[in-house]
Amino acid sequence: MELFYHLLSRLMRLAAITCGLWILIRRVAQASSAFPLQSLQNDRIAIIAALVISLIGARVWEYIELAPLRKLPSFQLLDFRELLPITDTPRGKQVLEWVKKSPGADLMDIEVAGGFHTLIPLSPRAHRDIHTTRAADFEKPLFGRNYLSRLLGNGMILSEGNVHKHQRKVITPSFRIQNIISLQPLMAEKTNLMFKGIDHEMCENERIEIASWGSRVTMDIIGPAFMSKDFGSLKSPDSPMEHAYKNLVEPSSGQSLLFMLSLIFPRFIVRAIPTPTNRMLAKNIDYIRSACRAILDEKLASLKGTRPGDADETTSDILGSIIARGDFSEQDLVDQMLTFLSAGHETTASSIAWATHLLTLPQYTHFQQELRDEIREAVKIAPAFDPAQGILPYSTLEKLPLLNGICEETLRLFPPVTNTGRVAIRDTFVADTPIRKGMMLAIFPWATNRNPEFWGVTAEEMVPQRWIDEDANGARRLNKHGGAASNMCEQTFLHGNRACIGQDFAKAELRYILAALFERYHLERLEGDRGHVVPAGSLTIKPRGGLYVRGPW
Ligand code: HEM
Repeated sequence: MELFYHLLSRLMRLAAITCGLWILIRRVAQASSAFPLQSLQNDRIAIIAALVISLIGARVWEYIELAPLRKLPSFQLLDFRELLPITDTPRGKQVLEWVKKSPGADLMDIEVAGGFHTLIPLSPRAHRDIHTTRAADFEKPLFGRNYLSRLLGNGMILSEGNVHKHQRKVITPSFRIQNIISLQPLMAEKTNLMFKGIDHEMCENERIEIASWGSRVTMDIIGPAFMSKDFGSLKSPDSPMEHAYKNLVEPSSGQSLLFMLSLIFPRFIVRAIPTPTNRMLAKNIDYIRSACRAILDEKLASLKGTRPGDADETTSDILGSIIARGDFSEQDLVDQMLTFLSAGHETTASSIAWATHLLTLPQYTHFQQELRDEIREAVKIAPAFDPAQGILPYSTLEKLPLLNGICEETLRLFPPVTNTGRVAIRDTFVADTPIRKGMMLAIFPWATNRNPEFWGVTAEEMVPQRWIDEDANGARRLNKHGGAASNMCEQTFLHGNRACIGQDFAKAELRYILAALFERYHLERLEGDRGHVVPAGSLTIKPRGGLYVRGPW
């Protein structure tokens, strides 16, 4: 919609000024008999003259308005799809090339079709302004929210202002580390169930498709964790919920087209267009919504009598805590359920696939054995713990250097959310550059996370060691910066009050599943697979066509 309003307002401004000038020119021409003013008494010539003057005026105005941006490195974006969230190439790949040509810059100016300018933050200073210092001056663009609300629900990811503040306050306690630790037995149970399925598939087909296993295991973890509902995805790849999400996240030209139309038309028009994609989206979203509604009804019935404040004592899942702690309407709760189901499973599933991709590339396979050794060594000396809690306790897993180094590198190199956007809601500044109200900003974790200025010559390589410090006695300890100068050099989860609320959950889940997976299996690419993958997806990226791997087990 922003693009539409931008073009419409330019057009209307041009028309209004042209009309005004035309009237003025006619008056002046009528009052004068001198050449060349006399010829302007002809209406057609007067209109052309008015149009030419207003076009020149508009150009001059734009020149003045965009003056602060002229000092920025500037590029023309010819392929508009680079800004869309539905991807068949990693969003940010082109931007990364431009980033490499703009060392030291805070911001980059991208001119898209029709003179529409979008700024891309590059430096930690610019990111800090957008995410923390001046975060209140930015919102998510309306067209993106309109489109995504269909897939993600009108939940926390898309809310703004005080509504968002309230939701964040109510939901944050559910993501405390203590609560995440208590989910480890669930992660262990579901990972073991996944192994049964993997063993079976391997026996039958001599290969497995790891991206879909990642999707199924994370779905069966977020379901019980968020709403005490086991969707049974691991038992059946055709479980209705798994099936519905599989359809939704499949990238297609139909989805890209609808997204582009939502730049221009209001959402009720876009949703009413009778395309096969619209019908597919409606059918699957209706299914997910009605399933969530039924779960909510059950939940509300079981919580009758719970007093606000009793949440953690009386409820066993995040939804119950939110109901007891907040004052959400039932409609809001269904939207939050949709948001957490989408955000809470496809993202981590994507990371499981990308970690496997990296660890099965010939140059990195040695990390598999080193990881296995690290885990087996830790099992020998781990403090006594209940094996039902999982392969190792949370407190041990979170400190294992190589395991965490691999997770961090996977999240850095393949951020599941490759791009997102913001729009300035008032005149403001980013890294001292004046930003006019309405200016669009595009954030590309893919490009920031691979910027050689921050990560050195090995920026695009997997180097788990950058997250590990070694002291004089050879003791290895994790660091939190990966050798970069600022935490803003990585944008996988963003930062500040709009950072991913589930990042500790996601990291714990990824850590657990990878530790268990690579302790148990040695995975290899199929014969003839040279490791070339195309990152693709709707909202998050996964290897297009899946990632097939095989034993030896
Ligand atoms: C590897 C896994 C994950 C990645 C890379 C990731 C990434 C992100 C990113 C980049 C955002 C900000 C989007 C924006 O503002 O444009 C975000 C927001 C969010 N994520 Fe995640 N996410 C992951 C896992 C999860 C999980 C497991 C959950 C829930 C269990 C979750 C729930 C959310 C929510 C609710 C928000 C909105 C936060 C807000 O606006 O206040 N995410 N995530």
